[in-house]
Amino acid sequence: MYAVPSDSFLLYFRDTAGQEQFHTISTSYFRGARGFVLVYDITNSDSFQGITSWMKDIHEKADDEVDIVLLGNKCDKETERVIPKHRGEKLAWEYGIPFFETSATDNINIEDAFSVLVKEILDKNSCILCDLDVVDLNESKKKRTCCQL
Ligand SMILES: Nc1nc2c(ncn2[C@@H]2O[C@H](COP(=O)(O)OP(=O)(O)OP(=O)(O)O)[C@@H](O)[C@H]2O)c(=O)[nH]1
Repeated sequence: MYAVPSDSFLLYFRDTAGQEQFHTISTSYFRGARGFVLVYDITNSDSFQGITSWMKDIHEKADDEVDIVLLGNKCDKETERVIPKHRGEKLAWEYGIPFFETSATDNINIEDAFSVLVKEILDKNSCILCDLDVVDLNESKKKRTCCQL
């Protein structure tokens, strides 16, 4: 059993894990998600082109008002870069979403990118925990309300 501390919350991240190659991503994958991390590879122009299609999918299939962040990953591979940083910035600007160049390998901007996304989600969903039943091990079961956040 895992008891969630009363001042914390759980985040679930799901990776498409290559399913997109087989067109097996269902609408249910999008529904209920509060945010999306769209990642392209700065050394792979196909992955950059794919972002437009992902954005379309999100707008068609996800709930309204989801938060999205765009990442240009593998920025450690500067010599193999084919997508200039300004193209990522421009695309993100057009969509009105935050943009970071990241390196998962070198741990560049990963924490900042996820922090920005989570903050936006929490700012938008200030009542995100309203209906959660929280078990306080020191007290009897009680229901939290917005003003207790
Ligand atoms: N140099 C470098 N390599 C990376 C970086 N991120 C991922 N890789 C490498 O890129 C390859 C693919 O990484 P994955 O995380 O499997 O990429 P993915 O797009 O999630 O793949 P699927 O889950 O199969 O869709 C692996 O060999 C990683 O080690 C990065 O920031 N820099």
